[in-house]
Amino acid sequence: MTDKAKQAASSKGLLQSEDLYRYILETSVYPREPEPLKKIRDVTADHPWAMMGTAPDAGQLMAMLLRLVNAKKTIEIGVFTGYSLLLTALTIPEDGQITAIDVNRETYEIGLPIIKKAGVDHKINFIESEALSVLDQLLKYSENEGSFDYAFVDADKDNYCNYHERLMKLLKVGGIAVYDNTLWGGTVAVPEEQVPDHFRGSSRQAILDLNRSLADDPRVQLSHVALGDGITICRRIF
Ligand SMILES: C[S@@+](CC[C@H](N)C(=O)[O-])C[C@H]1O[C@@H](n2cnc3c(N)ncnc32)[C@H](O)[C@@H]1O
Ligand SMILES: O=c1cc(-c2ccc(O)c(O)c2)oc2c(O)c(O)ccc12
Repeated sequence: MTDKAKQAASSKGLLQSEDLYRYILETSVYPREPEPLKKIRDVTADHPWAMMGTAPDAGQLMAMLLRLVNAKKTIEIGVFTGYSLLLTALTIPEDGQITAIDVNRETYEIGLPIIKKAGVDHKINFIESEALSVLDQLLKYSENEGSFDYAFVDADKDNYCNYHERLMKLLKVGGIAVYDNTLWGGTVAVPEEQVPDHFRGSSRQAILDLNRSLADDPRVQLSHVALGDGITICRRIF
């Protein structure tokens, strides 16, 4: 995605109205955003991939979901500089634990000083690895099955369906998985030939495949929300 396209996309959100998106952020999101999260957003803003950071309005809903399920044991796939990881760590209880997975430790270390200063780094087990092998490793121990309260998936889109199959075993019944980017800049609703170049490719197809697969999955209750770049909330029902 080119920087110009990202900038244009991020300034309006899926609402495609800068004024409405700014109203939500300035009225309800920024005034309540914890200072450490503001700091992570600031240090991330200058990063070339800043667009990948979790949108603060989506983050606000995710924090609500964490509280609603009383999440204590969670998974994060795709950390980047740590915005969603920090919001999770600030939300779960003192003895809560997050298994946070990313192939890139370097970007995590951009946010880590802020996470440490917020006093929540003890809740985080950061694993520098491809996520799929970590999930398979977790499943080798029966005590991990059905033991996680919440998972946030925001990494390589091509693996989302593979992550879902593992998370359906790792999450407790009643546990929640949240998938990011499930509207892929709105292009999931655009005929392939009209999709702008920077949205084309395997990630978009993987999101289309995931959306179809989740819609057909009887194991989950589903809510597909037009927030940020689209997030899909799945609650395991059996
Ligand atoms: C969109 S960013 C995550 C944004 C993050 N949730 C936040 O709030 O800022 C995606 C991240 O997934 C990581 N990633 C990509 N492929 C991965 C894989 N196969 N396993 C683990 N992490 C991966 C990338 O290194 C990148 O940091
Ligand atoms: O342009 C993007 C690209 C990606 C992305 C693609 C392949 C990967 O392997 C990966 O880890 C991330 O993720 C995004 C994202 O998550 C956003 O929220 C906004 C934009 C993007």
